[in-house]
Amino acid sequence: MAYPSTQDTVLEFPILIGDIGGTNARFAIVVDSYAEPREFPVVQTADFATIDEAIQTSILDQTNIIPRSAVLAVAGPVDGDEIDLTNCDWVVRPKQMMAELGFSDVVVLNDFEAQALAVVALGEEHLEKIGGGAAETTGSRVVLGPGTGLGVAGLVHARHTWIPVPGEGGHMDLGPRTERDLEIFPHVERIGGRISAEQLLCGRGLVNLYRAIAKADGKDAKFATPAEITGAALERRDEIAAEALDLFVTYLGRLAGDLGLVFMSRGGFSSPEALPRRSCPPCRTAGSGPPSRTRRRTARFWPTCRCS
Ligand SMILES: Nc1ncnc2c1ncn2[C@@H]1O[C@H](COP(=O)(O)OP(=O)(O)OP(=O)(O)O)[C@@H](O)[C@H]1O
Repeated sequence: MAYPSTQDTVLEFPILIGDIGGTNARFAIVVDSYAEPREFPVVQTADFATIDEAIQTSILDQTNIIPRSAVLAVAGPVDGDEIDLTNCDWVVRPKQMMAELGFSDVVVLNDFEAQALAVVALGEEHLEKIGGGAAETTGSRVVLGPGTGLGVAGLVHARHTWIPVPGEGGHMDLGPRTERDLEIFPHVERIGGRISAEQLLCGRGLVNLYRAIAKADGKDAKFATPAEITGAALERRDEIAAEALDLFVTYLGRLAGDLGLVFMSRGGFSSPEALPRRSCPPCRTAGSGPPSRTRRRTARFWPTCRCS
């Protein structure tokens, strides 16, 4: 890929950073490597025909800071010069962005590849130990997160650096385990004859699950949105919603456990000394990065870089 313009060039500040999901796009501008990012209000992807229009209207027209570069974490496989988002109509065209929005560089990476890199930078205050044993400092890790879809990525340590492993783990099959699951699963909507994890573990998935429980019990499903279901469940106003939310977190835990086995994820809770607390700002350190194709997209963000 032709971006950034040359592999070992430092990204120029200010940098526009973006997390582009199927429903929401979140942007911020980082003016230098020490400043807190300046965040902008969340953009609904449905409100703009293109990502370029959203950036122009919601960011560039709202500030006198002129970003010179952009780093965009997008919900979809990153390949080629036209990057389609999985759950919305936007297409990211980095070269066009550079030509029309004035960026000298645009770096695009998968959103969960970015999440995977970010977990190395989490401070102890953000970690909760839920199992026994001690963490292995360079043990593998897995991140997963339900949103519009279900994102999954791994993080492995090799050759003295962290290597993110993006994938489509949200589409793994998820099957019934308990007697209750066996009652509910026949009523879960399938796609192509399958119930993938994403059919249950995302906003739309919570609604699917809620409807399947209602059908299994021969009751009416009165809620239509994920927010209504979680609201009713948390306030224990509705039994079906409460069970849907309970099963949602159970299935999420099951999937996390299975993915932990796939990656042998023993990285877990780490001591603050064991790993850097902050991910690296853009820097020149690329020497210990991962194989070239991945590095081209993410080299500037290796948490193990020694630039600071
Ligand atoms: N209160 C809520 N309870 C449950 N789900 C909710 C709630 N509010 C919003 N959602 C759902 O969360 C999803 C959006 O989440 P998020 O903002 O993380 O997504 P995104 O970043 O656009 O998605 P992705 O990165 O998966 O493409 C939508 O499916 C929405 O319906």
